[in-house]
Amino acid sequence: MIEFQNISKVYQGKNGEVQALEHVNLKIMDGEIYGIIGLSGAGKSTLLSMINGLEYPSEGAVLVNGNNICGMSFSGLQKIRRTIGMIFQEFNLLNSRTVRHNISLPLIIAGEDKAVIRERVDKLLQFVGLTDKAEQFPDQLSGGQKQRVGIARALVTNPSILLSDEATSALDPDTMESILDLLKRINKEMGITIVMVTHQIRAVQKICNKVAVMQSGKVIEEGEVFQVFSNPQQEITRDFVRTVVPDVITPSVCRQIRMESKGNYEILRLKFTGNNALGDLIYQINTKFLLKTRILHATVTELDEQTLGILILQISGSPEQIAEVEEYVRDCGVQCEEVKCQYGF
Ligand SMILES: Nc1ncnc2c1ncn2[C@@H]1O[C@H](COP(=O)(O)OP(=O)(O)OP(=O)(O)O)[C@@H](O)[C@H]1O
Repeated sequence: MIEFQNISKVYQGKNGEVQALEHVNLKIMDGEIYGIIGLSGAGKSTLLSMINGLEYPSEGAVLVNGNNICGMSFSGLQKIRRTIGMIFQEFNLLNSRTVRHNISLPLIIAGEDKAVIRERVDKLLQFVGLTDKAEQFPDQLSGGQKQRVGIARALVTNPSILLSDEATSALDPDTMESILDLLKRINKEMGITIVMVTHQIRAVQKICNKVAVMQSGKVIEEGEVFQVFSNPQQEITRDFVRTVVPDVITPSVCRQIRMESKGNYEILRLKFTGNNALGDLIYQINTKFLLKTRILHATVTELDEQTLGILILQISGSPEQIAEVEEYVRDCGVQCEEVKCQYGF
């Protein structure tokens, strides 16, 4: 387990003190893929770097499997660091060395036997799909291939934790997806805990189980990915989530409603989980209440192996009838809220 206990960090900047982190408390359990998301300058990288002692807090403690990183001797820290791999946005490879040499480096430094290194590197080359590139140089590889080398190098010491600092941020969308798939495999097949700093909500959506949202050095929202995505509490979280799970109606639909709608109506946003809720619920609303419903928006998203559905309905009828529908929907265990057309209403 990784535990941040009341972490604060103040840097001495050129123009005075910079409060990079403020009273951060987080627990990351073994086996999780934990996403830390936030805008630039939120404090994500500073927090991540404390796990392997690249940065130290000004206040608070960082515990890795019960060991306090802050009060540790150099040799103690070296021992812990061997159990933690790290990958970066810029890959940080040695361009003058082959792929094989780059991956071998941590073991060469540790004085490992040559035959052991060869066997381990061959296995990892196969795992990341680069067996045929072993004797090439980083400059001869694509961005995605370079990141695979970085990943293999991070895994070569058999770590139990992998830290990822914006590892997919410099990659095109397809390559990002394939690197995320690889990280998921590493977590599943090797049981490695992954802590992933990113500003890409897609990366969190695709592979994380838990997420912390950071703003101005503070964790402003935290929890299971499914919970946070299905019911975001903070504006910045809503903005992030909306880009991958849209939950608003488009301007053209708004215009259409305004032009066509007569009489009383409400627009309701329904959020549901599970595969069967959608069809049955609309059927029930239509037959039970004899109201006119119109679907304005619908999405179904897979999150951490669970389904989140969002449906925006226009319901025409008297205020009392609509209130009954809302009550019925909530009784069915579906989140329901009234929404306004944001554009011109
Ligand atoms: N070595 C340093 N000296 C002074 N200030 C620093 C230093 N490192 C980081 N900071 C400041 O601390 C704050 C948090 O930086 P950090 O890099 O942790 O944020 P981040 O969320 O990872 O941002 P980004 O996504 O841009 O990397 C920023 O205001 C940054 O300018």
